[in-house]
Amino acid sequence: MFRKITEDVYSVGVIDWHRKLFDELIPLPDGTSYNSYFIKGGKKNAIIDTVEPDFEQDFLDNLDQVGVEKIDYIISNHAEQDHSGTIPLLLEKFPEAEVLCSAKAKPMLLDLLDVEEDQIRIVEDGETLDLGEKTLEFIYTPWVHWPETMSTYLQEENTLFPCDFFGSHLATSDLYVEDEQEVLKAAKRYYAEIMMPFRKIIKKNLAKLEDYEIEMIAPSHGPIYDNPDMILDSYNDWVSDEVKPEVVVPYVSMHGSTKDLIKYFISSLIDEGIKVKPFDLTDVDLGDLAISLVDASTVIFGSPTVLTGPHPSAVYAAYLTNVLKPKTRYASIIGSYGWAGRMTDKLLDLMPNLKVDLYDPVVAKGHGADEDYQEIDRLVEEIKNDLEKL
Ligand SMILES: Cc1cc2nc3c(=O)[nH]c(=O)nc-3n(C[C@H](O)[C@H](O)[C@H](O)COP(=O)(O)O)c2cc1C
Repeated sequence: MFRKITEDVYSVGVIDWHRKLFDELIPLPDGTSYNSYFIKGGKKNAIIDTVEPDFEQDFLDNLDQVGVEKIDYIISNHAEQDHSGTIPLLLEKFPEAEVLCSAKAKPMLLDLLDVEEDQIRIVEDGETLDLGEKTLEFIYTPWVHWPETMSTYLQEENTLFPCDFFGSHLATSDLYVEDEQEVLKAAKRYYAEIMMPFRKIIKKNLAKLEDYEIEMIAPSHGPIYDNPDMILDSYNDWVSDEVKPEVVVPYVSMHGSTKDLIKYFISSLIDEGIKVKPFDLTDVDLGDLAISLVDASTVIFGSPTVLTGPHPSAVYAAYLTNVLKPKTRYASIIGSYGWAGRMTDKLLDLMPNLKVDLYDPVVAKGHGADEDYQEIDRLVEEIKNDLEKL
């Protein structure tokens, strides 16, 4: 199966409808796709990115259906195997092809794939490639989400092929974005899980792309943006330093004490008109938690004390929050203990990346006394005061 995008530009990738997990970690509620693009120039042909090797036969069939007889260049925007993994097979089928990639990608491709050094040529930032009536320009866009990433720009058609940048894990038969809300949710999930840790450098990449007229963005996961403003505006919003007045509450409770404290906290926030997003960590889609961290001003963890520290589910959520580096400004902890422990210190030690103002935690002995509930009132008041300043 292939789809024609414009004259001599084809989508030749595959749709992975039923994949459930990416990186053996990230839930994929909507499957994904591995997009690849074939560009037929007047003199030379190029293919931009390949597909997950499990789908290599489908990919070769797609190229056959397009009638591809010659590939001169295989452009590898990103060395990760879901895009580069089928390069060795393509080189077998088209031995005359040359792999083009960024300076940092070349050693990575040599480490990750069964390819030879002389099959790969480094292209520089800003370098152009004349295919005959079609000119490709390579734009280094590092850290989306590996150090070597670049984007390829088809000058005559103002089309950007940015690989993972702007992508979404979304299996759909729509070649172009049709349901904007559906795609934005998937793209935000993708940003949260994959791109957010590199927010500051992504901001620079977005600024660099402002020099280009972009009429279409064709990423390597999810549908093509034929109205790119939608995703560019969203990315600019997500990477901005602005936060939204929202309180994210990842919590876990074994016997209900922390849960009761959290319930009181949540209803007090609602009484104050503050938006709150609770996540029960025993049954959480960590992607949903990650999405909520993209904009939220505040995160309050809830955990009992277990073997002197936080509950392991809270440890996992805190570790993940730390590595995702959200722009959250305020944080604290609500919890419970039986006799002694260092739950709050140990949980906070897991999150050195968070540049937050910390409210005094509220940790009750057992199910909590009146004073503990008054402490929650104090916490809600502090949150309210800070959110009013935003
Ligand atoms: C497996 C297990 C280990 C615990 N370890 C500690 C501990 O090291 N220190 C402590 O003060 N309490 C410990 N507790 C007691 C709990 O922290 C206490 O019962 C707390 O109120 C539970 O909160 P929850 O109802 O929100 O789960 C432990 C409880 C369990 C079940």
